[in-house]
Amino acid sequence: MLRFPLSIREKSIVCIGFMGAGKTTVGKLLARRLCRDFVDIDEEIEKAFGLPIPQIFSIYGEKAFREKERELIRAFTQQPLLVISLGGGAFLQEENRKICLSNGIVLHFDISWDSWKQRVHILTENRPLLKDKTLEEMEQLFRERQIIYSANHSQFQVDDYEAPEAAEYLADSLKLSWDIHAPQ
Ligand SMILES: Nc1ncnc2c1ncn2[C@@H]1O[C@H](COP(=O)(O)OP(=O)(O)OP(=O)(O)O)[C@@H](O)[C@H]1O
Ligand SMILES: O=C(O)C1=C[C@@H](O)[C@@H](O)[C@H](O)C1
Ligand SMILES: [Mg+2]
Repeated sequence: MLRFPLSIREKSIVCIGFMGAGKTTVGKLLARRLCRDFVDIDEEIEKAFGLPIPQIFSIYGEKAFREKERELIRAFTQQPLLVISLGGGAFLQEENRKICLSNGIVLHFDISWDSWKQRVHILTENRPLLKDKTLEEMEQLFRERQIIYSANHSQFQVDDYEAPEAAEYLADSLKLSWDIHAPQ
């Protein structure tokens, strides 16, 4: 439990968005730029089960995966000064949306369908919800999911940035916004 309200400078940054938008890759670089610890919820779920995500889905099922995801998000978002990257489906659960929006600064990594399509070949192997789907089915999932990511404090269009530039841009924008809203 948080014992007192955190200042905007202390709140953990929570990265959300569709699978493959770059939350893990850019989140890690952003944490380094802000001198913060980085937590990837998918990685924490894998550690908790001792298995990679596709096996967690096939052995225990998506429901068990989502329960662990919720439990870990609840635990990590109690902590200040982290950069936390969520999995692409975490915001399907209302509890996750509420807790992240009230405890953290939620950044939506917004990617266009055209840019996302270029990445599909590197994504299908480790993401059970993409496996065996046609491109049309993936596009349907992509479009259906957009509504859940609209629960954010700020969104960032990732299409035109390589990962290091994206992290630099986000770190600069956050620092500017802290200077405006919470001058030291
Ligand atoms: N800005 C970028 N430009 C080009 N490629 C990128 C960029 N960001 C990430 N990638 C590549 O896209 C792939 C997916 O990135 P990443 O794993 O960070 O996505 P994610 O949003 O964390 O996905 P998930 O929701 O499944 O966890 C990786 O191979 C990564 O190298
Ligand atoms: O979008 C999703 O539902 C998922 C995204 C990944 O990050 C993993 O959390 C898992 O593969 C499910
Ligand atoms: Mg990730």
